[in-house]
Amino acid sequence: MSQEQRLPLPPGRLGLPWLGESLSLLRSNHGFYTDRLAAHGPIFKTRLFGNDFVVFSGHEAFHTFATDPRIVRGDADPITARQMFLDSLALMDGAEHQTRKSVLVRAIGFRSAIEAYLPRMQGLMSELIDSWRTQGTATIRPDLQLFAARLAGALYTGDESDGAARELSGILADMRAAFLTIPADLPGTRYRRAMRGRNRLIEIVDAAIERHRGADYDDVLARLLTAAGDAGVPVQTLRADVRHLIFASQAGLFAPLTLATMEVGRHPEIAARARAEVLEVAPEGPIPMAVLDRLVYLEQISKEVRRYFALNSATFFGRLTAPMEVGGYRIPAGWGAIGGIHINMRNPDVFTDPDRFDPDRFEEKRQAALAPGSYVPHGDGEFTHHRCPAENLVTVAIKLYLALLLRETEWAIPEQDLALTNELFPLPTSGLTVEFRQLKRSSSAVTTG
Ligand code: HEM
Repeated sequence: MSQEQRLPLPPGRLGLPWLGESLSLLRSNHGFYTDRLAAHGPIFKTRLFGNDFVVFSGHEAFHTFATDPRIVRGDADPITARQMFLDSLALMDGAEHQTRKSVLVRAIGFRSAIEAYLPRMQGLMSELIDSWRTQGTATIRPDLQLFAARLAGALYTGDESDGAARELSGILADMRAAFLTIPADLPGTRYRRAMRGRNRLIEIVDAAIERHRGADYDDVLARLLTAAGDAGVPVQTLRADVRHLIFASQAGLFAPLTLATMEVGRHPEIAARARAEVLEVAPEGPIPMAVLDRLVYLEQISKEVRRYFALNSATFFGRLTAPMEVGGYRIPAGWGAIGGIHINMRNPDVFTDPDRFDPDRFEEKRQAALAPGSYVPHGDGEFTHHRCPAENLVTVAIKLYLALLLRETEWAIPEQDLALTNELFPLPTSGLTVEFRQLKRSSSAVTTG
């Protein structure tokens, strides 16, 4: 018997045949991982939707999950991900994945591309912040949700109308809900609604591609079409990745923006320091990339928001093509593998006092000292692999939003239910009601109510 065969399987429960622990995961998308971390440690086994899986957390194990070529993505995800992300590159491997990924990275990862989208992003953010300032008190989650759908209209579909934004926002909410329900496509179920939403998204993206053909847009879709042409990716294939981008681009923005508003509003000392930076570096006018680069403390806040809050509980799922040894355990070939994102970033061995919101952990020297696999809100490894292509875009969007908010307003978070919901991306139960007032330039504090 080889050394590897003598090692034990990871701790954990497989549960019932086929079903395993799937219902616990549907009941609490994040609680599933935190409960098992507490019971079994950072590497544990489980059974979900007919497959045995091992969850990888702890920076070394997470890095292995993200980079080891024995772990592939094809045929690994449960039915919900395969249906909601139909034909997306996230569910593929090898040359096809790499070519398609290079197209996405050109359109949303390149600095020059992000720079091109900044003016529209700033315009829509400013409109929203102005409306909050005028209202005085606003419940901001629904507003940010609609804003992010409108931005998706501006950057992908070419239709920024209120009707289009509302429709897209509804469709994407239905699709997100699919991940927390039994995937049975039956009349009257949430899953049926999600499937209808997915089908409507297919129509919307196909219509947007038609609208863009031969027209003069400078948006993400135009860049995707050019990059796909250059890389030899058929438009027929690109459609699936455009749908993935639209899905991710809405929740991937409104969730961190809601949480950033809440957390900065609850920490007057962080708000004061951030505002001083903004008033020095970007007191008024457009905020281009070169100015955003200088908003160093805002960048730290944007990173801490993504570490501290549970955005993604896990990566897309993988599958072992050969046996592996991880953290002193053996995992047989054919088993599934999952990167446990959020539990990985509350690891006290890596992040001291992990339950404290502290942007200074991303001060340059401290961040440089983090081992690979430690800070992984967007996955790990190279962008050419499965790491999220929008990491820089998200950083830029959070910084731009906070800069505009801090230089225009002061805000307070009144008493309300801030417990986080059980959603794919958990947010405050109240929807986050905020009291805004015009910033008086001589004052520098955000107050908490
Ligand atoms: C806070 C915001 C976001 C977070 C935390 C996040 C996180 C992630 C994570 C964890 C993955 C999976 C990595 C893996 O399976 O190994 C991923 C993949 C992906 N994300 Fe994001 N994301 C965010 C926003 C966005 C946005 C705004 C977009 C698009 C505009 C986007 C597009 C994608 C795509 C296309 C993939 C699949 C990449 C591949 O498989 O090669 N994400 N993201």
